[in-house]
Amino acid sequence: MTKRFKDLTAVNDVSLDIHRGEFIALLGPNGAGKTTLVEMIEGLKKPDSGSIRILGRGWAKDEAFLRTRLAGVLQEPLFINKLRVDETVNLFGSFYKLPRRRSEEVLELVELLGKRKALVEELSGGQRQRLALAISVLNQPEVLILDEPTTGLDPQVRRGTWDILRRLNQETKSTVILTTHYMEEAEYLCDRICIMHQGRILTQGTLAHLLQVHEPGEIVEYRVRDEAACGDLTSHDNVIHYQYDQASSKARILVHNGTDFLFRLSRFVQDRKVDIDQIVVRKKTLDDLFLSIAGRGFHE
Ligand SMILES: Nc1ncnc2c1ncn2[C@@H]1O[C@H](COP(=O)(O)OP(=O)(O)OP(=O)(O)O)[C@@H](O)[C@H]1O
Repeated sequence: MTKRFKDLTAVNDVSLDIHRGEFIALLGPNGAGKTTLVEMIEGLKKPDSGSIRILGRGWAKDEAFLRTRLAGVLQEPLFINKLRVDETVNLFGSFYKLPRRRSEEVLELVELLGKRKALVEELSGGQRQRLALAISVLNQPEVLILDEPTTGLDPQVRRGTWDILRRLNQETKSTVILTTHYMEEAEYLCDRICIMHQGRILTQGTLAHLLQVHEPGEIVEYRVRDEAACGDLTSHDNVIHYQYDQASSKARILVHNGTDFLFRLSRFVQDRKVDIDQIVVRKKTLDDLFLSIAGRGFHE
């Protein structure tokens, strides 16, 4: 699918298959095109070219069918502030003619049963998000779309929401499509990760697959004031990629084998009396992956 806004191509020739029951992340920095893509999947925006099939149906002919099977949670859910939590869920439940029991079930699922008599305006940001989640799963949708469900939540509340989302996916067996800029969120929750950038899917797969396929190796980082003093240290078979940031005086080196590099580094430091500190050897993260394929850091 492709979607343009005047001369800006928000989603650029994206093709994606999502399997039943899969928990998939669309991960990308601000403006990558994630929301535009999920809004086309949700039938809220029409692609300029391309088409979408969900459960074998399309929006043009089968909107009524799809509306009952697909649910979405918006980035900033809107509620009637003067209604109580249980009244809000019951109201939405009445649209689907669901029994009150179902409202209790979903409130329990999102751990809001204790707040059922609170006014919606009394809820915290995280609790509002969980209320939106409860409403979205009321009718047991086969496809659930979550657009940045934890943006703006503090890390502890975010983790709590992750556990609820995980349980929800396991219990309901629904397909979940989640957009996020949090790498840890995609790592923690999702079976598959699609990394989006400038309207395109740069790469996709399980985390392990992505990290293995795109330049396997480890990262060595250290601080060195005089980069020139490091000379030939980085021109070795073991080194895949070398980067130096003047502002922080930090070298970041992608190597095949971190331990081997450390041996060379320590010998080098002793022989040449180069002043190096803050040495770290670590496994690659999604951010390193994004850096190597998009040519910049995720949060730059
Ligand atoms: N209605 C619109 N009119 C014009 N431009 C738009 C519109 N909606 C989105 N865009 C532009 O399309 C691009 C993709 O936006 P989109 O919201 O899909 O990205 P995103 O990955 O969801 O970003 P974020 O993480 O910030 O929500 C951006 O450059 C955005 O400014």
